[in-house]
Amino acid sequence: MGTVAIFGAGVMGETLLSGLLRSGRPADELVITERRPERAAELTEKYAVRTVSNVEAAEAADTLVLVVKPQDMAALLDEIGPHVTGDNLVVSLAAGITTEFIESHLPEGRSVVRVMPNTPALVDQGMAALSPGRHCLPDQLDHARELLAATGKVTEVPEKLQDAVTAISGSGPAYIFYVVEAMIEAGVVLGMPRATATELVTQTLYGAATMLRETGQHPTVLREQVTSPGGTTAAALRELDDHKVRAAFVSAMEAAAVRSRELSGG
Ligand SMILES: NC(=O)C1=CN([C@@H]2O[C@H](COP(=O)(O)OP(=O)(O)OC[C@H]3O[C@@H](n4cnc5c(N)ncnc54)[C@H](O)[C@@H]3O)[C@@H](O)[C@H]2O)C=CC1
Ligand SMILES: O=C(O)[C@@H]1CCC=N1
Repeated sequence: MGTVAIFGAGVMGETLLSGLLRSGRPADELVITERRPERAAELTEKYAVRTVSNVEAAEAADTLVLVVKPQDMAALLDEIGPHVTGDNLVVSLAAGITTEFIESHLPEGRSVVRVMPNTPALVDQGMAALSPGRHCLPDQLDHARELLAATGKVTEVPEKLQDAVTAISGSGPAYIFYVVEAMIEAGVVLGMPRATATELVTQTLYGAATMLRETGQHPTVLREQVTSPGGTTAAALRELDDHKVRAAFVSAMEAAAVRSRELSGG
């Protein structure tokens, strides 16, 4: 895989960096770039990786992983473009940014892969979906898959589905944390100490997610198993339906996908 350069070491950049190190990649095969000097110093201290300029990183790396915000992508590509060679692979983790956009800011014929990861990669339970650009060869796509597999599951999707992926698994952890916050607050309203409510909700979420993955049962079946006739769950679910929670999720995720599409205009 050669040297991997991570451009932009914020939340997602650090997540990938730490995952690659945990998976056994030597620190001397990694370099990072970071616009904020204090952040660069923090990560150099924590992970013993080299921080270099964007141009130095582009020249040193075989694989260039772009993890800046979508709004910062054009400027970064214009800076590093002249230094990206035909042997390099460019992997972008930015929401909304198309492979076509990236290719148009690089010399003709460069290999690009678009990826949508998520933050559970921090605990090696990430979900990443990748889509190859026009010039990406099969072994380069395998290479990107291997890179992301260091932090969780990887799948391939047609690029036209990447805005939907962003709305589902990219932003998804935030929806789950939001529901968890709400359930903890409700527990406190019911008189439960906050720490106990947090433990109950967290383990319930973990257990439910494990059931989904390990039983392979449809979520409707699993929900019905919990819902005794005339019981507590039916009373609760009726309230959720009355408050249109299901419809709210559809609208929310449509808004995320629309925003993802808008970001490519950046
Ligand atoms: N946070 C998340 O859950 C996810 C984020 N992403 C994508 O990852 C990308 C980064 O997101 P976050 O890490 O959340 O943002 P962030 O703001 O935490 O990190 C971006 C970093 O890039 C640095 N930066 C900006 N321009 C730079 C440049 N020209 N050279 C070097 N460093 C530069 C910033 O100083 C910052 O530290 C975004 O494109 C986002 O769409 C994708 C999936 C999930
Ligand atoms: O909120 C965002 O724009 C990024 C992309 C997916 C998750 N976080």
